[in-house]
Amino acid sequence: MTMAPALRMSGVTKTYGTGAGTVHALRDVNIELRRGTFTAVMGPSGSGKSTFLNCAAGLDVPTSGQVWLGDAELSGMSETQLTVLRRERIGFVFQAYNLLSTLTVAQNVTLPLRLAGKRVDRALLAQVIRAVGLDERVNRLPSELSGGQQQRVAIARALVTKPDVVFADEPTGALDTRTARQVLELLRNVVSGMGQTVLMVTHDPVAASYADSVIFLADGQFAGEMRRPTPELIAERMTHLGDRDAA
Ligand SMILES: Nc1ncnc2c1ncn2[C@@H]1O[C@H](COP(=O)(O)OP(=O)(O)OP(=O)(O)O)[C@@H](O)[C@H]1O
Repeated sequence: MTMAPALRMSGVTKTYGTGAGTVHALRDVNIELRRGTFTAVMGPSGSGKSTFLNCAAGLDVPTSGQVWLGDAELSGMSETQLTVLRRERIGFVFQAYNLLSTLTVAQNVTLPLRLAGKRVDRALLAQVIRAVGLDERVNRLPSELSGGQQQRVAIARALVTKPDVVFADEPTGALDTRTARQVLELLRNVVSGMGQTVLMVTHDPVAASYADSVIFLADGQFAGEMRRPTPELIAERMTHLGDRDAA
């Protein structure tokens, strides 16, 4: 395995529109995610979190700057190359679980491998299913599962290709507090126990406190990092980011 960081962004800028209507969604963002770390991204509404995630995951192309996923540089890749990269080297977990309703748990989880034309490693599948606690539900359909269980299927699906990074966008947004906590503990274990790298965008200071560190964005710019975050410290920091935005 390469020793390159899981993700690196250098001087990433994203601008929408031109002239008076120009929006600077990201301004000169530089970050590095070490492998096996859990990072949360927070910031006020419109601060650039989605744009950051989309540029990092090859879903959107920066106006300038560079993005590396492991040792692969994204700029200059064709749309086809980016599609393959996203399928094989990135895992996605969204607020909406995006499971296929006619496929069983096991079939949903292995879909990325089958789309990539890869053999399903039964031992890895069993490990991933066990990690998310769905051993007894592998043959169920999504409609037979609770919201929390469906999100666990989505997390298993994101892990099955052993991606460089799992990107999670408000993964607990649709869940009640208790179920949300279980999903966050699962993401925490995936990092601590399996060495996976996770980047999670969230509005929730409690969710962000499960991460090793929190990156703050304000007005498209990097606005600091907090290691060993607590919900209280994060909430206080967010209040000040709000102050700054209003100023
Ligand atoms: N396709 C687009 N065209 C024009 N402006 C855009 C586009 N996408 C995003 N923006 C603008 O870029 C800025 C950053 O948006 P972004 O969605 O990344 O913020 P965010 O932090 O994810 O917000 P939220 O928390 O509300 O989801 C905003 O001012 C937004 O209006």
